[in-house]
Amino acid sequence: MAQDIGGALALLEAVVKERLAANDAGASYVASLAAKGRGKIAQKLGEEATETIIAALTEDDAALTGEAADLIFHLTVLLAERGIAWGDVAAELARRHGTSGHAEKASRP
Ligand SMILES: N=c1c2ncn([C@@H]3O[C@H](COP(=O)(O)OP(=O)(O)OP(=O)(O)O)[C@@H](O)[C@H]3O)c2ncn1[C@@H]1O[C@H](COP(=O)(O)O)[C@@H](O)[C@H]1O
Repeated sequence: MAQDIGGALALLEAVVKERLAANDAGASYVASLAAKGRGKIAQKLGEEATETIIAALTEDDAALTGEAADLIFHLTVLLAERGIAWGDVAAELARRHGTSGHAEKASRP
């Protein structure tokens, strides 16, 4: 059943931040990934993006949904490790709301 995306992201972000603060790599995948460094988190995000693309082009809806969740999870870890909140991303999306991508591109210097 579909869930509220804002609530799901807020809950995931809170757990990820807690895992980063606890820094227990043995007990937590998030902590173990962070211990490998920002480059490894970014690499995982890239892998999940590629897997999402492949699923979109060749796999069924359930597979694409799973890959999308993996992608968002790893983006959440990367943002949290950088100290950026989903609320910051939401604010940027809200700032852009109502401005056509065509109009924005045409206004660039
Ligand atoms: N949503 C997720 C989530 N999605 C995917 N993953 C893990 O992400 C990892 C990467 O997936 P892969 O298939 O690429 O794994 P892999 O082939 O072993 O990859 P490598 O790391 O070896 O390169 C797997 O271990 C998945 O289980 C997740 N791990 C955790 N969460 C959330 O994060 C919370 C905290 O998790 P812990 O830090 O483990 O407590 C959990 O309660 C969940 O809510």
